[in-house]
Amino acid sequence: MRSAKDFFRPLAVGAPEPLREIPARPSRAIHFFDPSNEKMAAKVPQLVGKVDVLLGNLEDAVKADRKEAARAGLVEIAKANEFGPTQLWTRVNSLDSPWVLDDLTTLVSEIGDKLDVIMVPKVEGADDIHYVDRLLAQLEAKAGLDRPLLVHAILETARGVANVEEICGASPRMQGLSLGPADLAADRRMKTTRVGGGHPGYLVREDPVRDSDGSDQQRSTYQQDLWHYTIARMVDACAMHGMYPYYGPFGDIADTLACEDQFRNAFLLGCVGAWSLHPSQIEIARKVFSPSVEDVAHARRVVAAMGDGTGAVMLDGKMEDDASLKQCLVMVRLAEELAAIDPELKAAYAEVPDGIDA
Ligand SMILES: CC(=O)SCCNC(=O)CCNC(=O)[C@H](O)C(C)(C)COP(=O)(O)OP(=O)(O)OC[C@H]1O[C@@H](n2cnc3c(N)ncnc32)[C@H](O)[C@@H]1OP(=O)(O)O
Ligand SMILES: O=CC(=O)O
Ligand SMILES: [Mg+2]
Repeated sequence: MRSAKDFFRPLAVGAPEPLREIPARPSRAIHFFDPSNEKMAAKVPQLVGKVDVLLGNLEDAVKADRKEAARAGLVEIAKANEFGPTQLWTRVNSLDSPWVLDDLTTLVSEIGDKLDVIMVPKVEGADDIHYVDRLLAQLEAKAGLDRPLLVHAILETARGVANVEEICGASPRMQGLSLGPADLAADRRMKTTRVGGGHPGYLVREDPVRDSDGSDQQRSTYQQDLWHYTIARMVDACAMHGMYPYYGPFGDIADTLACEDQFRNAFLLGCVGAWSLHPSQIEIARKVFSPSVEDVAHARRVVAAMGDGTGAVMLDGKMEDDASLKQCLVMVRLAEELAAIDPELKAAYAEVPDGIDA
């Protein structure tokens, strides 16, 4: 076991110092593209500045005989473009695959200065993160990088979910977690074949109600969220470790309404973003993971009304106090972070009073 004092020492001579805090960079949509797919790759330059994160995917959804082309394609795209406010992430192949070692060595040495976060799939425990942590330190030292790459783990096995807290605490590099509902459903032997989203069979039904003539009334049913438990665990583990939780993929590209609902549930529970698999999902994520102008306006009013931040006040018939002020500050701070990179939101949020200075 490493001593707490060693935790922030580089794991290789010459590697950059680990960060003490993970920067809160907006990442409402993590947009997946296959760098070996010419049509998708051609769209990357147009997406710079329009999406918070571009992710060159090397794992599932890339055919086995295209793995090397995808890796080389990502290197080419990273070298040919400047990404401005958009972050560049990659999802490497799983740690037991024949490709991951070359993924990591090639990407860190060729484009380590352009990459922000490395997403690692199918993480099962702290040992997986320790392996990646040390290897990245060695590669960063060799490449002469001056800032550490961050690591994002996909929660997509039962063992990964069971070990979620130790995964989050395994390295100062840990930036976030995403839910991987497809692999997780398979690993848990859940009986859904959908990539994320709900299922009409997973429901609760209201109690029987009998009419005066003794006949049964139609009983309403309410569909439940298959992913509530896992997302809630993920959110707690991330909050406890200063990291960011994300909903993952929503595979029914045509069902934009249900996608928006799933993303919003995640947002309300504490997630900061979701994956977009198709360009049509970028706008959904951008909308859902940005607080509404009304919510920001309300939050600012509470901040203003709370003065030094202690005590209790009545606002619009509701009690506000030290705790609800903290809830409102979450909203106000997120609005500030988003306004710093999104001119449209900056203008929209500017129209409501800023209670922080009041
Ligand atoms: C469970 C998991 O692991 S999820 C994560 C892994 N999966 C992925 O990354 C999937 C990524 N997305 C895709 O592969 C594709 O979007 C698909 C297969 C879902 C749909 O692709 P298509 O049938 O080509 O969609 P569609 O015809 O609507 O595409 C419209 C245009 O957008 C492009 N496009 C589609 N998806 C993307 C994307 N993710 N990024 C950039 N461009 C895209 C298409 O190439 C097409 O371009 P064109 O107008 O020049 O012909
Ligand atoms: O990788 C994502 C998943 O749902 O599986
Ligand atoms: Mg997966």
